[in-house]
Amino acid sequence: MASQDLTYQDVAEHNTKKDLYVVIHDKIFDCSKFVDEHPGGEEVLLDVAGQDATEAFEDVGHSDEARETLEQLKVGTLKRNPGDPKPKTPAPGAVSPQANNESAGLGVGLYAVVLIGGLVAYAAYQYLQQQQAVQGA
Ligand code: HEM
Repeated sequence: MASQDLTYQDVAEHNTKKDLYVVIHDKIFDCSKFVDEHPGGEEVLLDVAGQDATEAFEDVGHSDEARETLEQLKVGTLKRNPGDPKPKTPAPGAVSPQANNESAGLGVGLYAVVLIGGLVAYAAYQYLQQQQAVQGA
């Protein structure tokens, strides 16, 4: 089927089991034939029929194989109008680099704490040595 640009309103009309479109990451997929084969059951697909299913799809953590199946069901691209519901989930990969930075930040922080603790202990040791030398004299 030729790829077409549809509005959110167009997609919303395809909301029955026999005529079932969903939007995932601003692409439109015709799941009418796939609904009976979906390993996750037909109920979850009927729940998001004619709607943006990005969040539902990503929450499950579908495999690469599932994503390939998805590509075969593509019928078009969403033409977003002002006021349309926005996808709730960021594109995959958008979160992980930030998460990596955070853990790197924690690593540096711990390193600094250990280093400063060592310096303080060394200074205290030197001070005590000096005090003992003064008392001994
Ligand atoms: C519309 C395109 C979709 C395709 C092509 C698709 C495809 C698949 C495939 C191939 C699996 C098997 C496991 C895997 O390979 O990840 C699966 C499992 C599953 N799917 Fe989907 N899915 C779609 C949409 C959805 C949506 C919108 C939901 C909503 C919650 C959903 C919920 C699930 C669940 C819960 C499972 C797990 C089933 C189990 O492990 O027992 N799927 N899907």
